[in-house]
Amino acid sequence: MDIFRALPEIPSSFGPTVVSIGNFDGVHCAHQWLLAEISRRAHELSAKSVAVTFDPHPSRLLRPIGAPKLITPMTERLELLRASGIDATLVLPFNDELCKMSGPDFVAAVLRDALHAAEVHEGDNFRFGYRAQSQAADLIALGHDQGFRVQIFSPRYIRGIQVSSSRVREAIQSGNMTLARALLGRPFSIHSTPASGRAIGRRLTVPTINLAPYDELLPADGVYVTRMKIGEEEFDAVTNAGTRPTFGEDSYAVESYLLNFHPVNLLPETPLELTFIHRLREERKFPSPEALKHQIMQDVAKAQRYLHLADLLQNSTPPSRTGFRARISS
Ligand SMILES: Cc1cc2nc3c(=O)[nH]c(=O)nc-3n(C[C@H](O)[C@H](O)[C@H](O)COP(=O)(O)O)c2cc1C
Ligand SMILES: Nc1ncnc2c1ncn2[C@@H]1O[C@H](COP(=O)(O)OP(=O)(O)OP(=O)(O)O)[C@@H](O)[C@H]1O
Repeated sequence: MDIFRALPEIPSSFGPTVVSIGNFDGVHCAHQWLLAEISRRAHELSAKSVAVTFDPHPSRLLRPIGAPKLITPMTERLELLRASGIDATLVLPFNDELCKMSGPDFVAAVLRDALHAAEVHEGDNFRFGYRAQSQAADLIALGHDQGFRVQIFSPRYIRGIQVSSSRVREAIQSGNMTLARALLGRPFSIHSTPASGRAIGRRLTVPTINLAPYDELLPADGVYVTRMKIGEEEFDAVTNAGTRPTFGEDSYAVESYLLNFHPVNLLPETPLELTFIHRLREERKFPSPEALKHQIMQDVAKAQRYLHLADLLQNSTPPSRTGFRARISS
């Protein structure tokens, strides 16, 4: 997949293109469906499929206080976009200039002149241009004037919930990893590196791998069934995310106890991927390290049962069916 970080980086010989524009945070089920559609149409039209996204997330500029934490920081977002099979992603720097650009100017500069769009596909909640003043109907009209077709999709629902990045964030922030997985189409995971702990666990409870401080979206405090990928190797794990009140001071950490542990070479820069599968319980203050250790052993037994059952189910579940209706303009 080609990655362009500014309009002049797009070769003049690149077009025509089939495009979808959005933040694509999470690259959730509805995003994946849209990306598959632009790939399919690009193939039919002998064109290139292109996602247009923004960095930073527009809310970081528009509402710096209270801007949402990202489900997928840019590196992971690009990796998931690449895995969707599209030909290119255009990452536009979301700066003051872009923020103030009107919908018609955006369409002329990005879709017509830079990408030579033949088709643009969006969900019907799509908004664009200065203060998000332009919407799907405006895109259809602009496409009519400027020579591209617009295809608008009705919203995609899973379990009666309209799939959106905001809804995925809510699920993760409330610890509902099952819902997050349904909306994302994969379990929620984060990428990090190891950090040193206080060595309390090794002495008083269980040894853990602590994650380096992570600034983006994390699940609600609590204990989770997880899987940790260390380099190329994957381990079952139980993970605590929280302030560890049993040991006094409030020090937030995400730390994992590996179930099928064997010694691994862990360097400060070793890549770790932690996948959150299921929330077991909230984090609590225990009267003693022994009481906490006893509880952790129960967490381990539950996690082992959960992972065993999940593996059995995964090997016997038929693939889910999806439905999307399209409104097409030409
Ligand atoms: C599965 C698991 C569950 C945990 N649950 C709690 C908890 O409920 N309350 C708590 O205070 N600490 C909990 N902890 C955190 C331990 O207190 C932690 O491992 C200890 O503080 C060691 O910290 P260190 O890695 O900085 O040495 C849990 C840790 C694990 C691995
Ligand atoms: N449930 C959905 N059904 C159909 N299209 C969708 C759905 N969710 C998003 N899209 C479309 O995917 C493209 C990218 O969406 P974008 O990431 O900007 O929005 P989002 O997922 O709704 O996130 P947010 O919750 O932050 O608004 C847009 O065309 C959008 O309309």
